[in-house]
Amino acid sequence: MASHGNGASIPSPYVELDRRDWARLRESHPMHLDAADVERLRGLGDRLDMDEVEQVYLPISRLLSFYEEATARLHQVTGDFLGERAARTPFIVGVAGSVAVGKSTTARILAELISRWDSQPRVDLVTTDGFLYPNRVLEERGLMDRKGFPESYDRRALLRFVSEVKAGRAEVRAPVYSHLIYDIVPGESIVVRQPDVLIVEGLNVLQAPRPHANGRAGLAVSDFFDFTVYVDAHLSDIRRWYTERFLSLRETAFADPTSHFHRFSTLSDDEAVRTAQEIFDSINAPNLVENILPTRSRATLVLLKGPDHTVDRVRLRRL
Ligand SMILES: Nc1ncnc2c1ncn2[C@@H]1O[C@H](COP(=O)(O)OP(=O)(O)O)[C@@H](O)[C@H]1O
Ligand SMILES: CC(C)(COP(=O)(O)O)[C@@H](O)C(=O)NCCC(=O)O
Repeated sequence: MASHGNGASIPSPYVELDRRDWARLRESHPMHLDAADVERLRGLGDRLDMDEVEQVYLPISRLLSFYEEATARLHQVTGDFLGERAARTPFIVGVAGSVAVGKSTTARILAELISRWDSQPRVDLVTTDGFLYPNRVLEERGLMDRKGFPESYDRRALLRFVSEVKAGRAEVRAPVYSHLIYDIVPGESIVVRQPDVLIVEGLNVLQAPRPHANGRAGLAVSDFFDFTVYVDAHLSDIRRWYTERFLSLRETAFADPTSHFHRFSTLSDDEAVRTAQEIFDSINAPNLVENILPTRSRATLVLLKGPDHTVDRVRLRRL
């Protein structure tokens, strides 16, 4: 219950379960992944293991399958009401959270589990970094230190992309971002062809629509989502994970001479930690606090991670 100044309290729309109670909700939902799959899907620095897939992600997969069926029925009802033959529309899942919280692993594991449902849906996964403006535009607008902030994205293009996929357009393209060159890859795109399920992963996917100049609210990508997941953790833990990942990247991705961050590959441990903390504190933490965290209360499901990067509590919206 949330308490108000006048003493009255409003009921929370969420129920919160610890991992043990959540794990029971898997019931008989089958496990189709093996240790090699989990290893392949795990992002750098993440701790995902078979136990976590079974205890945390299989119940989510089961719940998502119920949502998918119910959403398809609801869509059919609207079609019947309109006297139309309802065209198929994909079930869209949004995955939000801070930089370095492990959204990509969550999105990848969900995509893999969904694709193994009995109905064998075709699942596509897109990350919103492809909709960042190219560095040339960010430079012109003085936004190079704001990568990941809402204004660093071409939000219209992202909205058009998601709405066209939802509308069942035969082929929809998304641009591609590369961490290696730290920019949009010129001429490259990914093509989405009428998937049954689309997962959209990114920092700001739960953002509410912005009001137009005339005061009328517009649309946001979140208006097209059927289910949303927010991956949550304490800021101090995320900061540590970001720093640890930066240290690992120094020996891998940054070692590549074509990497935008190549200059960081020769930093000492102390210098690398300081650099990572500076980037985190000046860009990623303010973005988390000002823009991302305020969208958490819009999620259908919140995964709460402990200091060791594993999910230890789950909050599900039931109202
Ligand atoms: N500078 C970088 N070079 C190469 N890969 C990176 C870099 N920064 C992040 N990544 C990778 O990009 C992916 C997305 O990272 P991020 O946006 O921080 O989201 P999250 O950690 O929540 O999945 C991760 O798999 C991460 O390992
Ligand atoms: C590319 C990102 C903005 C994340 O994009 P997303 O796919 O979540 O839209 C982020 O990973 C990033 O690189 N931020 C810039 C600051 C930094 O280098 O950490």
